[in-house]
Amino acid sequence: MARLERGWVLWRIRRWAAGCSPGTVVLGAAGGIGQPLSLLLKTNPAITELALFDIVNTPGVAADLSHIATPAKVVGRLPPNDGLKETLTGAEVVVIPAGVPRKPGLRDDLFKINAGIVKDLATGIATVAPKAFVLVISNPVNSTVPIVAEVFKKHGVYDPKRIFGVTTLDVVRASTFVAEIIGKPGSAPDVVVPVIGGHSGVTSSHPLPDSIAKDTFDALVKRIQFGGDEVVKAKDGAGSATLSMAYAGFEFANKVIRAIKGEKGIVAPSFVALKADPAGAEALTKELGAELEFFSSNVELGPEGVVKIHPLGKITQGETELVKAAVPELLTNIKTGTTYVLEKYEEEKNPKL
Ligand SMILES: NC(=O)C1=CN([C@@H]2O[C@H](COP(=O)(O)OP(=O)(O)OC[C@H]3O[C@@H](n4cnc5c(N)ncnc54)[C@H](O)[C@@H]3O)[C@@H](O)[C@H]2O)C=CC1
Ligand SMILES: O=C([O-])CC(=O)C(=O)O
Repeated sequence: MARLERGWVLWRIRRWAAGCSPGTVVLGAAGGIGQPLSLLLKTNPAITELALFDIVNTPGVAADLSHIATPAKVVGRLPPNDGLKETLTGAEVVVIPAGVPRKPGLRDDLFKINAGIVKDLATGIATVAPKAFVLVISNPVNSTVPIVAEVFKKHGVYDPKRIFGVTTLDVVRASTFVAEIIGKPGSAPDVVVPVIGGHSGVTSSHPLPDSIAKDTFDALVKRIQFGGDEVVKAKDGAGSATLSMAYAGFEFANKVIRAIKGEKGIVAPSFVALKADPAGAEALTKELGAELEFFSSNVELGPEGVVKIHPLGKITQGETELVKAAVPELLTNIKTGTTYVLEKYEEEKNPKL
């Protein structure tokens, strides 16, 4: 083990022995998702350090949360005076809900603004906390995760096991809607419906119970794939899903934290680099019949990140078609993210281009 790596592992062991939890950071903490997500993280007694960063309002959000009598010490920082650097120092789990939400229309519209925000934040993480687990919520997830990966590659600190696209809201929705259909509303946490593919429209496909009739199945698939539209429409120009996303982000972050602390057998769908588990990737690639750099499948989590990427396994004909439909769009989304960063780096090298 290299010296730096050994030092980092020892530092982590010492911190946990002293009762500290993995240092948890929210970037974009003053936003519609960021605030309720930070609140939920503050209620988790396993979290002892919670650092919040945004371009506005984080001192207020942190002061507010700090009055809640749970162990987490909360700090809120803004960009001046190296606020991002200070926030990220010692970070082990970084959740990113920073960025612009969708107005009625297409999710990909967000790309230009959010790509720049995510690239800058990823640069901060790669520089200050290169070993952190990065949980990307900012949309479009299928492109922002490749952006983070490219930035980490550029800084020579890329570890595909530690970068996650948060697709948990699809899982939360799928479980809720299926529980309703099978006549068990309220039992959603027990109804496990993994989401595979990616996050958005046809890129997310969902293995569903065989017992669901074809027409119900089709309507259900559409509702899960385009669940975000339902909320955007109802909010009528006031943004997209925030509260359910905060719940979903909290659920996924907790799984990551439990895995970091050594709990075994934690599995959750997430949009990850297939390089994180070459053996799993080989099986998945065969099933997909296409080479994708990133894909959302069930992922087993461990103290160093991705342990195993699960194959799709036995899926029905209908589900196979959904996966097939997801692949071309995923390829495009991934390329969009990667190309964005590579072009930006080219521009930085040759400012006249
Ligand atoms: N992955 C998923 O399933 C979902 C993703 N989203 C995405 O999450 C993102 C955030 O959504 P909302 O919270 O509703 O938006 P919001 O506008 O309410 O909050 C975003 C926050 O990011 C902050 N921000 C902007 N630039 C920043 C920077 N450079 N550094 C730090 N903070 C910065 C803003 O000041 C704001 O407080 C959007 O991109 C949205 O599309 C939303 C729902 C589901
Ligand atoms: O639809 C959006 O823009 C927000 C989102 O990703 C979702 O709700 O799934």
